[in-house]
Amino acid sequence: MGKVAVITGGAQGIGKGIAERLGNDGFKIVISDMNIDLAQETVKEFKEANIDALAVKGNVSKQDEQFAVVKEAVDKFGSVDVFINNAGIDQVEAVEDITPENLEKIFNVNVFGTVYGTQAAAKQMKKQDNGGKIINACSIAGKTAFELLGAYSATKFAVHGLTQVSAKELAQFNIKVNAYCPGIVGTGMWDRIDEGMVEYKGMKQGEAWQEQVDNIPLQRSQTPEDVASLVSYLASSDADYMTGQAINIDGGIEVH
Ligand SMILES: NC(=O)c1ccc[n+]([C@@H]2O[C@H](COP(=O)([O-])OP(=O)(O)OC[C@H]3O[C@@H](n4cnc5c(N)ncnc54)[C@H](O)[C@@H]3O)[C@@H](O)[C@H]2O)c1
Repeated sequence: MGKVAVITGGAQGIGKGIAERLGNDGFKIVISDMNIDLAQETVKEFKEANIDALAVKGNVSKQDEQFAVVKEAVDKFGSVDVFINNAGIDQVEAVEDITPENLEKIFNVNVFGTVYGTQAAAKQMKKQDNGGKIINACSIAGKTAFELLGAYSATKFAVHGLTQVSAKELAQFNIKVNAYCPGIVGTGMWDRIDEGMVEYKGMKQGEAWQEQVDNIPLQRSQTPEDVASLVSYLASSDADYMTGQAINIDGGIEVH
């Protein structure tokens, strides 16, 4: 049986790019997403391209749903070799304006979701002879905080910390835990961030996005495929001696 990768939030954006790349690398793909209609459309597209894939409805902020996703993956494909805690949400708000509801919502998805995904994946991987790999979506905002992205940055700093502690605790079971830190990627998330910044700063539509892109040393915005190439490496046996790392893939914006 081939190796199996679960990607949360894999219906679109970076997660979809990662799922497609790992599918082409030979993994069987399980896409878990709250948006099941879109996840099913993505799986249909993948199947047409000869990628063996399954869509499962899952809200990452619900612990039982994360365990159910892993069970469905094992029932269908026999194992979970790679689990990608990719699903995440954004919020544009000055620290002084963050509401308790928004704070709870973003921590529920970005932080609690990563904890629950790690728990579900680790439980399964500990039963497997060859362990597994857990890969978390961090961000350049998990290394240096961004103005108006206070709550978001705080969640990504948390994911950075969780990556390190999970790596230390799970190494004894041959489970490696690493993270990818993208920069400015043209997805639905950045459309929403641009919208929020336009509102806060009185900018024109697209101006906040352009301001960020103009500051990228490699002088272009990033694609999901750019991120997927790093994740492909982290998921492969070439990365068997790597754990606990949060790696920037951002065109040179962040250098630590
Ligand atoms: N876009 C960027 O520039 C950028 C940069 C750095 C890090 N990231 C991180 O990469 C990851 C993916 O970002 P993206 O830009 O592709 O986002 P996106 O908004 O384009 O896609 C996110 C996907 O996650 C799903 N999702 C949202 N909440 C969910 C939940 N509770 N349970 C299950 N699925 C859920 C959505 O339905 C969607 O399919 C996120 O963790 C994000 O923080 C993105």
